Amino acid sequence: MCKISSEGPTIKVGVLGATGTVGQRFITLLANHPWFIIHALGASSRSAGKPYSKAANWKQSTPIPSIVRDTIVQECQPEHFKDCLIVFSGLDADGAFRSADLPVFSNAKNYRRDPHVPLVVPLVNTAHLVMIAQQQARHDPPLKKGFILTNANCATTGLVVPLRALEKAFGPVESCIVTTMQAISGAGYPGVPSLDIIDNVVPFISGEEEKLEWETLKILGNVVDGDNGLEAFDMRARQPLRVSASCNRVPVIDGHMMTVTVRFARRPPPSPQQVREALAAYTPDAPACPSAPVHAIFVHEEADRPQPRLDRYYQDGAGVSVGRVRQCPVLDVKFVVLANNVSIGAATSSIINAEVAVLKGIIH
Ligand SMILES: NC(=O)C1=CN([C@@H]2O[C@H](COP(=O)(O)OP(=O)(O)OC[C@H]3O[C@@H](n4cnc5c(N)ncnc54)[C@H](OP(=O)(O)O)[C@@H]3O)[C@@H](O)[C@H]2O)C=CC1
Ligand SMILES: N[C@@H](CC(=O)OP(=O)(O)O)C(=O)O
Repeated sequence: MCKISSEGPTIKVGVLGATGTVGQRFITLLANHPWFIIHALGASSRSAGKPYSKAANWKQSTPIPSIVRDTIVQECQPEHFKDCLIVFSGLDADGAFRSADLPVFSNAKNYRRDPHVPLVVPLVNTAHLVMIAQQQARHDPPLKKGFILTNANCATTGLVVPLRALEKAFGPVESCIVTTMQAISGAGYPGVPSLDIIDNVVPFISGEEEKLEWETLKILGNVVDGDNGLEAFDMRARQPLRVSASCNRVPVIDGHMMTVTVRFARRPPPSPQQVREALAAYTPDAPACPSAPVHAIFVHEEADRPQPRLDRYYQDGAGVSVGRVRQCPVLDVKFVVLANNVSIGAATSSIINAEVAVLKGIIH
């Protein structure tokens, strides 16, 4: 088991896709992390061999941290990361790192559907880390340290936090209709062309609606002892929850907003005031970690909040904002959610997941 030192950060970590939108957020967060120290950075062959400050088209509002300015960016190959205890990934192809027996905390979509790979939103389902031992044992050859743990799509992340809070308080949610207004940064850099997004809304994001609809079931589901051992998530048990998503790209830089309407299995359903209280009181079932928000959900009382420009840095982007909780004349209750797509929707989630894995003794 790796040790947390009170003397300062000692756990060496690497970042794949370090020059990209998510990679830059990782670097900003890791530069001052109490446990993790950046040891290796990887990007494409375009960037490899250059100092980070020359390779990255830095788009953060704080300067490039001095700890990485002169770090030479590597090709994304496991041998350059062999001394890292943790690899954070903003890269689609990160399976080779698991095969090299490295623990990978991935933002990419590729492994999310794998029944042996946990899909974890740290404010919701860190209990799913129990899957990791089985994933290691089933790998050919079996792994001692390596695994892949994915975090969710950034829009799914914002949705499942309030849904989990509602299910914890009131039992199963039966149906959910969600309409997203997603920031441009969700598409990476340079993202959507300016002539497509300025003065406009684009009512399509490839693959996004499907991800919201199935990822939600896996995240809110339970780990079950299936036919082949502890391998599957109990998606069947989630069948009563039906999710319908409509996704839109809007001219906002950071912060995915969405309107959510739910129907509860429980009749009569909770009132909007009970829903407000349950959301504000929600505490994730996770150990206390340095990067976790003190409050997972902030409930706004003002009629015109949350708003991306005002609320996306709630808890340094690690918390979720909810507002306009009200009765729905068709289903039961409707509300607005805002989550920072590059923070809790990406890098912050991976970092909290890694902190939980350290505390649970999974990293060694
Ligand atoms: N942006 C967001 O809000 C979210 C993104 N994600 C996911 O995170 C991942 C990264 O997204 P994002 O940072 O936005 O993307 P960007 O396009 O901004 O960055 C891509 C990064 O990957 C590197 N890269 C590209 N191709 C290769 C390659 N062939 N080999 C090695 N490195 C490569 C790039 O390096 P170089 O600079 O050298 O080209 C760059 O560092 C994606 O899977 C995305 O879906 C998940 C949640 C939210
Ligand atoms: N597709 C999301 C970003 C994201 O999270 O993607 P993925 O599910 O591939 O990680 C967006 O454009 O806003």
